[in-house]
Amino acid sequence: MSKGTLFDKVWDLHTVGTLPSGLTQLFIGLHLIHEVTSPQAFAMLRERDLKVLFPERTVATVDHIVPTENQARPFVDSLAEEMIQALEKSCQDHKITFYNIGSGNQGIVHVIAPELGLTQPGMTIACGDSHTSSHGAFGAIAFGIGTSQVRDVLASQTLALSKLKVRKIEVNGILKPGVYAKDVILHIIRTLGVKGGVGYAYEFAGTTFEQMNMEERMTVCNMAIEGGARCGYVNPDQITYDYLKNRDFAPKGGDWEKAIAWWESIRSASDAEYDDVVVFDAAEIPPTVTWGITPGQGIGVNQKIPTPDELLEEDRFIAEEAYSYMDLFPGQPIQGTKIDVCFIGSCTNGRISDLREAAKIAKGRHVAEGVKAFVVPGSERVKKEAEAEGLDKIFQAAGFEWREPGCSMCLAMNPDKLQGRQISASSSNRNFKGRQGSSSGRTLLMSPAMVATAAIKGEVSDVRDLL
Ligand SMILES: CC(C)[C@H](C(=O)O)[C@@H](O)C(=O)O
Ligand code: SF4
Repeated sequence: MSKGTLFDKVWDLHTVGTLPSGLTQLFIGLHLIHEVTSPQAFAMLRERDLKVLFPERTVATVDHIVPTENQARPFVDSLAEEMIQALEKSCQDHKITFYNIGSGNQGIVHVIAPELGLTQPGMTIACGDSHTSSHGAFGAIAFGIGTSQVRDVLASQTLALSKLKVRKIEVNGILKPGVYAKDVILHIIRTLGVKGGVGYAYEFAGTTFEQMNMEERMTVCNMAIEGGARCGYVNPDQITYDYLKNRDFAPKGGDWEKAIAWWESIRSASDAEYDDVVVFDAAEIPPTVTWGITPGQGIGVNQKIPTPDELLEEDRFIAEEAYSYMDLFPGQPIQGTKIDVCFIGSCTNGRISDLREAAKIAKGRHVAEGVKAFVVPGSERVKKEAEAEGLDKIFQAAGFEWREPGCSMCLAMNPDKLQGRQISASSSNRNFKGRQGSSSGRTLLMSPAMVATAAIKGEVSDVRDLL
């Protein structure tokens, strides 16, 4: 059993007690909600005539269903309109802060909470969304939960959970040019597998993560869940505190110094014990692209799609399914694969630093003939900041569309969808069959700079050629 890790400390500090089932009742400091997984939870509260116990600990926004072009109300899609109205009403009824469209603070839930300074070290955070692991970048223990657990948190501010094991994933050294945080996490998942993290919290440690800025750390923690881990985190440090200072909900005045002292105390001890330790060398991580139908089916951009005999026995079955669905063949180079749609956005890579990296590639160049390329900022704040820097102009001059914030084509619960067999280069986190809106659409995951490169070249290409 792990001992002395941030996970152990935060877990113990938030433990209310042990339930008869043997599960831990864990206090949840911050509950984030969005329009998809909350309506049923609120309905369950109403059925039992329960209140929201701590409305001030719940914060809402709308992201999945939001159209990124025409946001006029009522929405063209009546189901989307119904969902946003349900959330508006529930928040009003229960006095929950709701960052609605046009508030200046709306966006993908995992983008806005850190921006607002809601996400802080040492917190327990829950949200009815699998990518809640993103908040671990701040040294929080953040869980994605299901609708019935959303109900539990609304009603009791606690969750019934069993404790996780802790795996330290150490990456050391400096990333090569053209290699980004996205490549690091795709490389980790490719190596440890999409189920490798089941039963674990992932602690991301080592000099590579220590040098990353907060947005890069969020990209890594965001995809911990795609590696099977229930949550992922980085120990808080000066980079964390510098990011948080003066944000809307960050502690102020004398509370700030107190908070830092507490945040320092919950860092994993230097002699902490882990259930497992895995070590990577940053210099060995290439720009990475997925070729298949799980985020673990990744290869270096200069590599060939693996043949079954190059794979572990347990990975062969899903590889066969992937060759056939993707219409890509074992032994074929991934570079040169023609692309129809390029999507830059999502809670993985829709932040300002992601847009800056993509804009560096797009600047002075043009999207290839026949390619549809679009950029969707992760939040209203990201959009505003990008426009103040002129990134929108750079993208538009290069032939990219510039959209309103939302989840967009990450999962296409809105008008942004692939058509038919279209193949996309996407900065999002899931390449599952049909994920981007067409039941036969295909997705290649990569960093935003690699997506921009694919847009310019019209095919999967090495970002290092355009740096
Ligand atoms: C709609 C929501 C419940 C879902 C999730 O849990 O992750 C979505 O955000 C996703 O990325 O697939
Ligand atoms: S951007 Fe994608 S992964 Fe993130 S919350 Fe939205 S749908 Fe889920």
